[in-house]
Amino acid sequence: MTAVVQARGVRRAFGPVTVLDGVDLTIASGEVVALLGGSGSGKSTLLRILAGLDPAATGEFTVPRRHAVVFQEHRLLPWKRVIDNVALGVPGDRSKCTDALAEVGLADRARAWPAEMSGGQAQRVAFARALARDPSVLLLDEPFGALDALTRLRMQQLFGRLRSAHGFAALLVTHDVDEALLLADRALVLADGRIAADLVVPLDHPRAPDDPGFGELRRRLLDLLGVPLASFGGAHTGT
Ligand SMILES: Nc1ncnc2c1ncn2[C@@H]1O[C@H](COP(=O)(O)OP(=O)(O)OP(=O)(O)O)[C@@H](O)[C@H]1O
Repeated sequence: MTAVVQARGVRRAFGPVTVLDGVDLTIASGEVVALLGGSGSGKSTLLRILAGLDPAATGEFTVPRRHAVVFQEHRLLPWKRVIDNVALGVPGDRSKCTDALAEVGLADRARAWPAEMSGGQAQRVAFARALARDPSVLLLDEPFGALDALTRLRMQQLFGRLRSAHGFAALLVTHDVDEALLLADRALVLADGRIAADLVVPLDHPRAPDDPGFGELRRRLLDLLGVPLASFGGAHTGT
């Protein structure tokens, strides 16, 4: 196994509050790893550290230079056309940008302005900007979290296609258990500042929530997150 991302003993405190308390993490080449955990458990903090956006963190970590980050918000520059936003990742390589836009289904919108795009289209542009860098690893912070349910499903399917076409590795921060099980090879749970669980998702691609084994994995992952499925509804006492 060739590791593309490796972290050992990553720590980060904000004032007196320790958010990450010795995180160890390895992502193999081409592997998609989902990162889940309660709100405030430090998922975004860890992703920002790996992306090199938080110089105050301590510990050891290596992430290839050829990485790209996609956030929940598209973060497109409103004064640049779509194609010029994509080109931000690879200045001077126009054909890579055109190819990346075509791959996300937006070849005909190259000259549009970000304000003319829907939320889903803008997020596609953000993915095109990442893809144009030909990344060996994508760092994704809830990239589908702000989208409506149908658009999210389409984007998840797009991600699956891009992944098989490019073979990049990814760290996918998500709150969505099904999303983790649909897209990832492993699901990590961050709790108390550490990786508290590491669940392998041994399902073939393409996946669907009604695949055999999916329900059991969902149950296990929810258990690991401290939200057992049985807590929905509960026994009706009739009183
Ligand atoms: N710049 C900062 N200054 C102070 N505290 C911070 C800062 N960034 C994050 N935190 C704190 O660190 C903790 C972890 O935040 P983080 O955003 O990493 O959690 P998360 O798991 O991504 O949460 P969510 O799922 O709600 O997005 C929170 O308690 C947050 O308030």
